[in-house]
Amino acid sequence: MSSDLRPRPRGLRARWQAWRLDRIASPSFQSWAAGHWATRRRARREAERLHDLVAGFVYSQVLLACVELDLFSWIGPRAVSISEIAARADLPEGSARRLAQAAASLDLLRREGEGYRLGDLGAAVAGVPGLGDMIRHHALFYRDLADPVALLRGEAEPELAQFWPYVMGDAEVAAPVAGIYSRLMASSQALVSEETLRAIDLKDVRHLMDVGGGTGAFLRAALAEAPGMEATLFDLPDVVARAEAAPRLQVVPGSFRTDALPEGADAISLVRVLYDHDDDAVRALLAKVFATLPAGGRIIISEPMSGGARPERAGDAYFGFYTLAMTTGRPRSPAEHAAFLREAGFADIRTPRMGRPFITQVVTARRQS
Ligand SMILES: C[S@@+](CC[C@H](N)C(=O)[O-])C[C@H]1O[C@@H](n2cnc3c(N)ncnc32)[C@H](O)[C@@H]1O
Repeated sequence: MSSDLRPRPRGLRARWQAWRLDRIASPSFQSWAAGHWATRRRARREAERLHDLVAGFVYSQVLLACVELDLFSWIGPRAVSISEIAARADLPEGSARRLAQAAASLDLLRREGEGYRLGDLGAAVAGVPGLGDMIRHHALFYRDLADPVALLRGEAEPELAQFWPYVMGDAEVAAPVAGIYSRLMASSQALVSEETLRAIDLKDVRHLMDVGGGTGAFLRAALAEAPGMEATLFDLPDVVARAEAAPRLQVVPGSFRTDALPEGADAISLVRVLYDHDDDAVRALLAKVFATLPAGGRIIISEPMSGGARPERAGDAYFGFYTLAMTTGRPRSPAEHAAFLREAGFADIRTPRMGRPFITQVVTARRQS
């Protein structure tokens, strides 16, 4: 936007910001800052940050190629040659070198002499449960993001919405793809469960019900932590059909939209559920949870959240656009969750400090009477 079109800044703070932003946008200032000893380190850092933002989509596709070609499962600490990479990945040698160089620039591989070994980030990708599936399913999301403006205007028909069958609310669509998304949900849930269980204390919980609990990965982890506890898994019939049986775990198929929630739990968790739904559905679900819990019962919400007044990449950029492509839901900040909880009648609202907030954040509350 031309600076002539901008409203004139009023007040000292706004004028200072306007002056500062004009300097940053000025090619002659950029060139001066890049050369001056006092500013060049910062100027370089900022230029790299901008370049990474511009080129980030390419880096993600380099990662996807590595995952699709399964490089991180067989390239280990010993360097392998380009001809070996080319043969195992079924690529021409030139392409294998191009990919290996790109991956090495991103610390996915590490170049050693003429060969390549696993890099630190490549090792981490191989070690994070479910990350491979997550990266693979991004192929769809990537296509949906090709025209972000059309997506924002609601003029696109995003594929991601088809991937999550419950979004379409169509049992015919649900059955064939339910297996793929349940696997992705279950594997990615290991990290979410770990973070959630670190943030909450289940000592005083007798019976935990996980609503929209997928195939039960969170409950199995919770049961392992709380040996005396009972648990109920509640999710759509196609989804819970894939849940593995476990001691102290009962499985109840149903829809939280149309069915009553099973009775008997003194704590109810909603893990990565609310951000899939619009505000009316969230209000209705929280009201059902409130009505189902006994006095003193606890609700546990765990999902990626918006940064609110301090926007965050994971919550606001990634999940903001992810839910946009799903055509439903949005990430909410802990303060927004708290407001919905208060509206539903909950009190004693807590937001524990999280170790890795980009994986999940937690808000808990109690029904007091
Ligand atoms: C994003 S997944 C999260 C699954 C699991 N809690 C996790 O974190 O891996 C959302 C879950 O909500 C379930 N869900 C969506 N609509 C539902 C409904 N109307 N009734 C019950 N479950 C529903 C989906 O089937 C899905 O398992």
